[in-house]
Amino acid sequence: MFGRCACYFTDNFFVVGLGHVRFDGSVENFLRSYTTAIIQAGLLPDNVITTVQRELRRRRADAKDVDEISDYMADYQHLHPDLLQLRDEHLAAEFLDLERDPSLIESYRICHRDFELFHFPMFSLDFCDRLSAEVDAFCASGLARRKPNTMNKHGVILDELGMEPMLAELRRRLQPLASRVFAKWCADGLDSHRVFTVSYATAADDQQSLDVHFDNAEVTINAALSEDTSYSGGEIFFCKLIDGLTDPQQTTCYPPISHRRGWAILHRGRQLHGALPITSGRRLNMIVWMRSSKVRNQLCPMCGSKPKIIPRMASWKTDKDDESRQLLDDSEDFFGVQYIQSTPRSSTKESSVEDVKVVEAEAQRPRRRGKPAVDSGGEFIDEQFFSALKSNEESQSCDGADEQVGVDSDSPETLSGSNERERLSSVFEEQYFSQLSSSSSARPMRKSDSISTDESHLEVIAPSASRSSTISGSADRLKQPDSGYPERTTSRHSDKLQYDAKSGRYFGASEYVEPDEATDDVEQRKDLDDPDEFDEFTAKHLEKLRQLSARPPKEPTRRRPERAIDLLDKLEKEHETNQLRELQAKDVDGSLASLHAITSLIDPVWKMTPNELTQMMLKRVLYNDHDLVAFDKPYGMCYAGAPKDQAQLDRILPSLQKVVAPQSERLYVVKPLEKHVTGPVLFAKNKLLQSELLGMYREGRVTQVYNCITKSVPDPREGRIAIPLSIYMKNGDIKMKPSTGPAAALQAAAESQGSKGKRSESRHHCMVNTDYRVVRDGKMCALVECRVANDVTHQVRSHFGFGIDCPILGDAKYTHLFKRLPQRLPPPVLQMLGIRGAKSRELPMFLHLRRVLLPEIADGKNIFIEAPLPRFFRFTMNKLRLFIK
Ligand SMILES: O=C(O)CCC(=O)C(=O)O
Ligand SMILES: [Fe+2]
Repeated sequence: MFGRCACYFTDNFFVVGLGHVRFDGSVENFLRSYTTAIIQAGLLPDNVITTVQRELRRRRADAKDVDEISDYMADYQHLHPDLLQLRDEHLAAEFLDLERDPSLIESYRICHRDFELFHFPMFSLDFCDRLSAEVDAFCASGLARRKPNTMNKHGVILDELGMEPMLAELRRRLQPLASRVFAKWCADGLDSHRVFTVSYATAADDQQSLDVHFDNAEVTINAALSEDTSYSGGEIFFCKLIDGLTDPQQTTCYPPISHRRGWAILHRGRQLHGALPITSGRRLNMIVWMRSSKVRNQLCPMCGSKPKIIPRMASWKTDKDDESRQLLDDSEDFFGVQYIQSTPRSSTKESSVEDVKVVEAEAQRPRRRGKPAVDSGGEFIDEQFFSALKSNEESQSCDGADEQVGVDSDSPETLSGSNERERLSSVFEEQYFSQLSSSSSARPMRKSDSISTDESHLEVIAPSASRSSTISGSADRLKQPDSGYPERTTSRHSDKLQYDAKSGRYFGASEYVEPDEATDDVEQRKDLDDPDEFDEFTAKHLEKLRQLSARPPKEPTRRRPERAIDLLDKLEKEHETNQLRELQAKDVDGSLASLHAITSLIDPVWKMTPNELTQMMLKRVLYNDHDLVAFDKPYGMCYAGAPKDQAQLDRILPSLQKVVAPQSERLYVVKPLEKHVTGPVLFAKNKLLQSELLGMYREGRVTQVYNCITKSVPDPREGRIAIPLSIYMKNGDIKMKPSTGPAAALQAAAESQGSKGKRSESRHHCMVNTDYRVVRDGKMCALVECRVANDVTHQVRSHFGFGIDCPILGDAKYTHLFKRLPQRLPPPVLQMLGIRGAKSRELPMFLHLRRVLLPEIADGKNIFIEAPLPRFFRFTMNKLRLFIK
């Protein structure tokens, strides 16, 4: 029987771009804690509050949804009813061998000490097909379903498909394997689960990737259901563990792992991980979170405290004081929650009479009490244990929120969450790792460590390290667990929105407002169960905040501020006018005009309507034959994942396909390019060709030749950069850094700061080569030709910038290893370009995919595709005297 920690209603609300935040029910407190972070993330406070409140309502309404779902399920006709029971033919033959001899799991270990990962065959291919089809049929039925967690947009909770008994059996069969490799985390039994699917695809509405997070599970199984060749991208990657096992300075990520159909990856729930963006097709995986009540009864993994257990479906009655939240004693209010004696059905350890826990009776309605509950252990319900439970808190079990927790943003909650995690770590440390930490070189996380991020990767820093005062302030405030109230300070921030049209984001002015200007009459927080009342309450407080942040209060009778979208339009127009004025008034040295001469040669794709973009792309077809289409991608156009108002090729693909491939069902992407790289993007007109071509890319059989302008002349002028690269990621933003050589040494030195010079021992690499030669050099810069076979993300950029210290012109990201500072150009270069130093940050990046050679595909012939250098590129080459005559 499983309860839920009270933090489910206050903690770990996931907001895209911001990370996980805490919401104690008070909008006022929330805004005080997070306004700065929200604005820094380029979001609008109103929208964030709406998201968080929607999620809170979802969590509160959980029971009702379950009720509806259980009703609907009665109508659902299973496509493959045989899936409702686990049979040997559902499992891979190798898995059956593993069951016979769990020690064989060692042969599937793909780990280093810091990455305890196992990748092994688990399901039969037929099972993968059938389950995928069942999930699709269920989604297509339009029946109600719940989201598996806040980070997962399109998944299905498989218990809701009536698969609970099958999944409980699966969990039991996985237990010996999991116990063998993660004994401490499941030795006392993995007694509950959460099993769901994750689905990624490339359309705007689809989920395309998954941020770095840890799971609400002791042990996770991630099994691939889709055909490997039916999609590209979407690899899973792993970063450090976030408890006492690893050296907290260990920031390296394991190189991304491609999933294999029917194969599963077994990992610790607390091993940070995420999924890279998918670039074509659709990927469906089954995620099995397995939990041990013994482990989590010590500490709730989601809030890092001793769990305050409440029944899963309990209604809340709250009053002003957060602490006085009470469970209702009226059994009717324990909606769907009952108390049981575990598992009379089976003779496993779970059936022990002492194991009295709160039941997770998700599909149980009050009027159906007495029937067997659909709970995670296949147990029966028996209400008489209710009172036993209340008096026996120790025997309750907490399964926390059904959430993942990410540490991928600098949001205050991430920091405050990390404070909680420090506590969590130290308790884990004490309880489980005392021998380990003394016997191994791994240093358990210290109390002074907190998890944060720099611009490219996760790292652990001391809280005293210089961070934005507002953020750490918020974190401190959140450390007060009881009131959730910030201390009243003598001055406080008022964040005024300003809009930076270049980055397309809002930022805050962070002005201090004297206390008497601030709201002193703020109402004490209330917990409001009624959503309408809640909204009214929110609106009132938002209005107050708006009044506060009006600068200066010149118009006391000022009307309610415009909607965000109107404000955005207005600010954009103002910005354009200002820009023009600036250009005319301030262009004393002709710098702006020179820069404009370059940037005006770039097609303004970000301003174009989808129709205009389609027309433009139709003029840029480089190749259309043999079921292959190549377009010349312009600068600034993303393939996928662009904000709604920016150019994204993927969105106009259906209209392009109607013209270039009317006979085909759709275009299948083969080779996309990054937003700031120009050149051929390739599509196949059928799946077969797509998988053939993707196979050729994987095997390094496609030759690709890039042209770039480098900031200085590479030394030597010709050679092979064979430096392995490691991936670092934050908020879905990737940075590749060398794993060997001087840049890697610098990285290691930075990582070891604060850890008494100890450096990370583990290094995992992507082995990639870039062959290059200087085609032409001018006074300082060079035009370089590079040849790559594998083309790992950012390979050329990282190899030039960090590998041989010769960054690509305009590539600030790969100029400085740790920070994103503007590129400094030497005076002769600035002179040739006719710009001042400060303007160099506005230069575009000069990297162009010039040629692609696909060997022996069209009736055994080679296909050669060439894209001319873009106009802005040629113009700049000319200015830098790099033109090839
Ligand atoms: O998509 C994947 O491979 C990872 C999914 C995952 O980590 C999760 O849903 O918890
Ligand atoms: Fe996960």
